Amino acid sequence: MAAPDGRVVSRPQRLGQGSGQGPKGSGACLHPLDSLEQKETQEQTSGQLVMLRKAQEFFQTCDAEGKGFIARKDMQRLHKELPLSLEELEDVFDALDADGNGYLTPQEFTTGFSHFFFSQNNPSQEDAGEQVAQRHEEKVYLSRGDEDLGDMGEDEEAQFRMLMDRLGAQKVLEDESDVKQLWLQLKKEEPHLLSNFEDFLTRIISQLQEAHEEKNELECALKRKIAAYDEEIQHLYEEMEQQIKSEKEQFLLKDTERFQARSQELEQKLLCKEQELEQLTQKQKRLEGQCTALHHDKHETKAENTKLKLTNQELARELERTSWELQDAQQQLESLQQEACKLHQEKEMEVYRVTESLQREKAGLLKQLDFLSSQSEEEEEVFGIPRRSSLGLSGYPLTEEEPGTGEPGPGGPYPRPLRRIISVEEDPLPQLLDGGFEQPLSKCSEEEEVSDQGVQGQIPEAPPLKLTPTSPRGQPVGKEALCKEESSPSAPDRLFKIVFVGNSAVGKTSFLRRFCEDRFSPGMAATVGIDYRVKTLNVDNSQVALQLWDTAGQERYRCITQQFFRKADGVIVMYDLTDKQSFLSVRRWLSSVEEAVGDRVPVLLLGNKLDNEKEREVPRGLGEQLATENNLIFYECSAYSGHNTKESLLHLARFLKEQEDTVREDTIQVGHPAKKKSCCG
Ligand SMILES: Nc1nc2c(ncn2[C@@H]2O[C@H](COP(=O)(O)OP(=O)(O)OP(=O)(O)O)[C@@H](O)[C@H]2O)c(=O)[nH]1
Ligand SMILES: [Ca+2]
Ligand SMILES: [Mg+2]
Repeated sequence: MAAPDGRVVSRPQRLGQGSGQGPKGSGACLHPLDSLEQKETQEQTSGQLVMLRKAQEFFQTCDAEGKGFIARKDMQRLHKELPLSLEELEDVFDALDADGNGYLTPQEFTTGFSHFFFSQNNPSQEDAGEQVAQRHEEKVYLSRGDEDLGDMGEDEEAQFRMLMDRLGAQKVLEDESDVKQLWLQLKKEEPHLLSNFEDFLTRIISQLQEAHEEKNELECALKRKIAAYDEEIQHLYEEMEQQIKSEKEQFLLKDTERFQARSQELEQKLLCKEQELEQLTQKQKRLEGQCTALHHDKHETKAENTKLKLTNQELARELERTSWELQDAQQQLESLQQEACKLHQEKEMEVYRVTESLQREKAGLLKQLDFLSSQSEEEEEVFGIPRRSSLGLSGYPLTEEEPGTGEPGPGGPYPRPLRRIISVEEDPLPQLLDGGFEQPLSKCSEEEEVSDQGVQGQIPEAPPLKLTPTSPRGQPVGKEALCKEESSPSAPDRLFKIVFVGNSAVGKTSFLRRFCEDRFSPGMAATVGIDYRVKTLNVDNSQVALQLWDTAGQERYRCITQQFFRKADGVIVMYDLTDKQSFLSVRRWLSSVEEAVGDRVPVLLLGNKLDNEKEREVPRGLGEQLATENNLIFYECSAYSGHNTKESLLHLARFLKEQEDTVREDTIQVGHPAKKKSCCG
């Protein structure tokens, strides 16, 4: 507490109950006084107790603010209420302030009063209290120099005390001195007013008492209120604390829950991350494994590549070597082919030589012919073959008609031969090939032979031949017909064998005669067995000899005909366009050809007797269609008029020549097999 002089003073414990304590606080202050009282009980009377109470009351008056001590200022405030000057009050304060610290504690105050009282008086024990108060008051009033009070008699004093007791003024009046002075003054000067004054005092005091009680009641109510308020505050405080506590707990709980959830979540995440990590590790391991494998593979591949490169180099070397060898082989092949070509040509020449030798036999045979002619009549009966034509074999002229006329020759009809076996004709070619041939070509004539000694011209009485009667290709030779060629300037470059087939009487023999001799003989006898002619053509500036094999169309010779297909270079199938049946047979002929040689050889389809348009039974379209279907060369011709005879054979010869050229080229070009060329068109 800040003292007026600025010093800090600790307030006495007993008085520190607060200013709000009021009288209760003052009561507590009595404790030290109690001990004092106990000490003084033996030596002082009950008046002392009164004095102490007075001192206490006076202290409270001075300490209006309830500080628990009295400052010099508090004392000076009494100046208006007490009949003392400021100086006098100062003196009183100094006297009471035993330790001189500038303020008075209740103990100092009371002790001061006691000293003052006991040093001045020695009152009786009965009214000690009143004596103390009175002495004190007297001292105060004495300082004012009031001598009248000192004159007041003991009676008056007793009277006044009785009056005060009666009124109970002690309880309400703090200071009776003024009242006492006034009462004494009235009693002395205006005694008749005394009763009025007393009444007035009575009323005043009773009012004061009432006010006092009321004040006490209010104080009590206030205390109760304060207590209730305190209680309420306490309650509220407790409630608040409880609430805070619960909220705190809740918060903690929530916090814990949140923390737990968070930690669980984090744990979960951690677990996930760990798994991911594990997976990644595994993946990495796997990739590492793959990497290693790939690395290994790479090495292996490298090694293999090196190996392959080496192999490649080796192969390249080998290829080079092989290509060299191949070139060698090709060169060899070429030379071989050239040799083969030479051989072929030689063979061809040989054929002609054979033809020549046969030619030499002619003379002998002619002699035999003369000899045999005498027996012809008999033989006709034995071997005669009926001819479907009106002439038949019997009607067949032994002497040919003159070339180009188509009419019987001037020699008149010979006795009819049973069949034609050999018809030897001379061809200029042998002479060209070998200049040693004696007979001139112009003398060549055709004669009919009447011998029936087999289809291969085997004549029993024939003289032994110098040369073999078979052709160089090992095939039977029937009749050698060397067609008269229009003055061929050089030896043939190549030779092709062509087999002529078709039903009987379609005109095969007539066609060949027309082609070779440019003649037509009506009433030609049916061919027996097989016959052949040779004719050289100029095809694109090269001499091509055609060996034309004329077969018998009659059914009985089919097996012989079949043999000839095998070595044929080309085939001619003929039908008679005035004979439907002959056309229908074409398919059968074609299949025979195919059976023997496949589709290797070109086929020329000829529809003969175009001159006899009136009796046509096979339309041209049918023939064309058949040719297209079977990839054939097709012509309609006439042996009678010579129409298309040469053209058709030239076509075939050209085709054969070109085919052979192609084959040769292909053979030279190794690795490119020859293909069969389409012959039609
Ligand atoms: N109008 C006409 N008649 C022909 C023609 N060609 C042949 N002839 C006649 O038809 C008949 C048969 O002629 P050949 O030449 O013997 O018939 P082929 O096909 O040789 O008969 P085979 O030898 O039995 O197979 C003869 O009477 C010929 O005169 C022709 O172009 N026109
Ligand atoms: Ca003091
Ligand atoms: Mg014939």
